[in-house]
Amino acid sequence: MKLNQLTTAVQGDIQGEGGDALVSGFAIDHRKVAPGTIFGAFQGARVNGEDFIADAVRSGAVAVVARPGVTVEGAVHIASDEPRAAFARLAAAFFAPFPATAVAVTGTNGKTSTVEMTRQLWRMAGHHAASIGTLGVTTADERTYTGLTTPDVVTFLSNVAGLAREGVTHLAFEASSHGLTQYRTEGLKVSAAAFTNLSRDHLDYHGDMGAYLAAKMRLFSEVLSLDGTAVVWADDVESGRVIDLARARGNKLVTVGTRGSTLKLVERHPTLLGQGLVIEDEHGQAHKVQLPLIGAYQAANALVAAGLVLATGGDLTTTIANLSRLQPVRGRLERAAIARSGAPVYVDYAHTPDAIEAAIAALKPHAGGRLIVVIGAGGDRDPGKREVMGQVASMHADRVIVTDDNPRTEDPAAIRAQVMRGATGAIEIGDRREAIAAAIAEAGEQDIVLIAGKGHEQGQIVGDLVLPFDDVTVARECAA
Ligand SMILES: CC(=O)N[C@H]1[C@@H](OP(=O)(O)OP(=O)(O)OC[C@H]2O[C@@H](n3ccc(=O)[nH]c3=O)[C@H](O)[C@@H]2O)O[C@H](CO)[C@@H](O)[C@@H]1O[C@H](C)C(=O)N[C@@H](C)C(=O)N[C@H](CCC(=O)O)C(=O)O
Ligand SMILES: Nc1ncnc2c1ncn2[C@@H]1O[C@H](COP(=O)(O)OP(=O)(O)OP(=O)(O)O)[C@@H](O)[C@H]1O
Ligand SMILES: N[C@H](CCC[C@H](N)C(=O)O)C(=O)O
Ligand SMILES: [Mg+2]
Repeated sequence: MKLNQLTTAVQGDIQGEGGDALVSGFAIDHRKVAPGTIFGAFQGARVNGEDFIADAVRSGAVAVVARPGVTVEGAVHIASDEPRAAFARLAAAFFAPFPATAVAVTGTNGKTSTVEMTRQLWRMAGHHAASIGTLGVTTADERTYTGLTTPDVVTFLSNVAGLAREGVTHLAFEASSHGLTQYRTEGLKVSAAAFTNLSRDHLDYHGDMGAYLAAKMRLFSEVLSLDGTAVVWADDVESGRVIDLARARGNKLVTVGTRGSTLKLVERHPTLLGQGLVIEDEHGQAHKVQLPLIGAYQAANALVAAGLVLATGGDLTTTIANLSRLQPVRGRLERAAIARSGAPVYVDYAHTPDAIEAAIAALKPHAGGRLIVVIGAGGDRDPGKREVMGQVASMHADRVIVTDDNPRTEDPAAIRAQVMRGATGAIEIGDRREAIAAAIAEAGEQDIVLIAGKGHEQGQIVGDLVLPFDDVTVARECAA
């Protein structure tokens, strides 16, 4: 494809000759530039990509997307005040076509669970569906890990194009606040966008809750197609803001939850291996369904997923019935092992205060005795949430063990100390395996063990190393 065929896709102005150069690909890291590549030069959190423009041109870049005024010699300068957005639109024009139906989910918690459930519901309805998020690029028969919840723009758009070539017609992806801020998914038409909830996370990156919320709202104010549908979990404190935004913009609206009107949750009662729901549709018709997943939070995510399926043409009765066939989401209240005493051991991905509260609330009704929780907090992530995580755990669980999560480049003991400051009465065991073993060893027959924070993760990030570590495997080894 020629460069000037692509540049009609963006409003950025083209400076310099070379419009008829052949484009072979896209890169945002100069080390990945090959002859014919369009290079995106972005100011980043660690370094300034503009410092690598000359190197990129030497490696064969035919055009550089960068801010106006930046020096670009030997290649076309595609100037834009928002180079990340312009680059994404160009790349989307290059990588298209994409699956006809793409939906996005944002929110502090629930994104992975919701996109995975949406993929399952679409598949049950006979569609060739996929999801992209924390668990990777997932289709009916394989999963490829990308390392990010919302992959970088080139990885994302090239993978989405690859899915379309494989015949995928329905895609659900997680729109993280970082991904939205960095325009990682721009250029892909989003037919429906879902909001799950907003609570404290990622303030190390966004600075404050206002900026964090604004980043997420961009999904509804700019990314969602004008003829698309906003799907809102109506019971969150910020839900009203999303609903108002969608109405003001003229988007169709699907609301779910106890305060929802499309799918109104009128009754929820825990059962041995899940929960019974009564859902009222907008005609006042009640529908009963047995959800094979435990916890109010999974009922919430399942309703949002059902809302996304309805928003993209799904049949109401079929969609609600299919909720009873949902499979558990890896690392989200995953029943990992049974202790020798008979106590079940669950693994969950809770790594924010709100998530820890939700995971504990999910298990409490099933515990005849104590709920024993192992928690930790990630390094190089919002430090302010750590003490609150400790507070929430010690407030709602009967026994708390504070351990390491992914310390990354921080001092593990310092991270644990911050969590311990809030975790009244907790004990501290730095080594994660020892902490899990201690929790399982002390669990009695009526108790439940919850190992929180890492969920599906297959490694523990310490400095630059990723040490093999899977909570489920370790729990099974400790329970054996
Ligand atoms: C803080 C953050 O979001 N960083 C992401 C961001 O990096 P950045 O734009 O700040 O880039 P940088 O590292 O400062 O470099 C600036 C630019 O120079 C380029 N570069 C850099 C070095 C070089 O030698 N040559 C070169 O061209 C880089 O490719 C980049 O475009 O863009 C990169 C490319 O897309 C991402 O890999 C990187 O993710 C880092 C590794 C990361 O840890 N991100 C986490 C925080 C993240 O994104 N998490 C979210 C949230 C998960 C959730 O919802 O909880 C996620 O979506 O996963
Ligand atoms: N709807 C919800 N409300 C509150 N807590 C939730 C909800 N859904 C999930 N959680 C909690 O958050 C954890 C993470 O869930 P999930 O992975 O689905 O969220 P996510 O938004 O994808 O997270 P991340 O941003 O880290 O990728 C779960 O293990 C659970 O503890
Ligand atoms: N166990 C991980 C969970 C967060 C990972 C992801 N949501 C991110 O912020 O990159 C940690 O706390 O380090
Ligand atoms: Mg996720």
